[in-house]
Amino acid sequence: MCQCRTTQNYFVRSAEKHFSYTGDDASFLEEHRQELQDLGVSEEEVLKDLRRQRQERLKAPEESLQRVQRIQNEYTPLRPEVYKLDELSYLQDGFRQLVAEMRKPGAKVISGAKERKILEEVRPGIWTFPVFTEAFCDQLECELRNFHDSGLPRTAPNTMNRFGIIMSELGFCEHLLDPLVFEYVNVVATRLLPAFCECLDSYRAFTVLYEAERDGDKELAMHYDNAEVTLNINIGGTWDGGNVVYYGLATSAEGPPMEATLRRGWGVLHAGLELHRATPISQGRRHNLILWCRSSGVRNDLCPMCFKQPIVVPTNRYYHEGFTVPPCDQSSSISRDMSTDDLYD
Ligand SMILES: O=C(O)CCC(=O)C(=O)O
Ligand SMILES: [Fe+2]
Repeated sequence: MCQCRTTQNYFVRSAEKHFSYTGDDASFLEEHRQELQDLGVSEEEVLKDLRRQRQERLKAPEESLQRVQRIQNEYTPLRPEVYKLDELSYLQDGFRQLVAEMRKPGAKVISGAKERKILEEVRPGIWTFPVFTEAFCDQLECELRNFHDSGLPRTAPNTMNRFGIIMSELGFCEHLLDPLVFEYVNVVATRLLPAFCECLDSYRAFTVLYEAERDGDKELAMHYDNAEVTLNINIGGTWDGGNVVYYGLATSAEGPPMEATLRRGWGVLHAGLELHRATPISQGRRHNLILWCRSSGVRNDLCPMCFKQPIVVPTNRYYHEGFTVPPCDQSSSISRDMSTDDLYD
């Protein structure tokens, strides 16, 4: 991972804002005292939150490994078949056609797909298309609910969503998501967003779940993703409000904002650099699968989170961020799993 993961992009809920934090309280306060006062939030509360989050990030790779081991030993899948991609019954015809077409050269492929309504360009750089069948969404939701009800440990998929599941920890990668990303999404992403990705060679997959009732996540603050390209697929729910709004690239945000509403099984593909947020859900639930797709050819030169040459710190396969250059600083290795073979990340 890039060292910036332990120093930047901390989301502090009480301030509704992201901060950088190196573990040095004094210099943090020096920089932000006035801002915190203006926001009307307590310095001590914010620091407490930052210290906790920093510790969590430092321990995260090791804890992920421990969860994986427990899940492997103790969890019995309800729908074992959902862990293996069955192209004909899990992927919509439109998606398989789109990918088949996009393997062919020629500019007409994109306009042809638009005409056949299997591809929509919502705004330049934001595309939607069908991905999963209803049958697959049903099975996946059923399996994820079963895992949730098992009470086995899980963790928040990112700094802002408390609910949802990290797909690699359950074993969804090898036979389901690896082929989906490397054989299908890769074809579409390199064709539709060539300025942002080369070959997709790794990804982080997780679900997000918003629920108006109960203690669910309600919204998601503005951010960009740790990804070259993101595919966000709705896998279930009916809801009001709570859609994702896109604001343009973090490097050159230019309006107007654009809201995307997805049908079940449909995905929206956008650059990771696209600023976006989920507005508050007012009714029902929304359940999405997010694929943060990575392209080492791009990120090895520029970490998408700190916009600098990455300072690569070795970690384990559940926390790598898709870099393939050698570690910059061996001494800062974070909970490295010596038994895995991915030395670089
Ligand atoms: O709410 C959504 O569908 C978007 C989630 C998202 O942007 C993220 O997890 O990075
Ligand atoms: Fe996002």
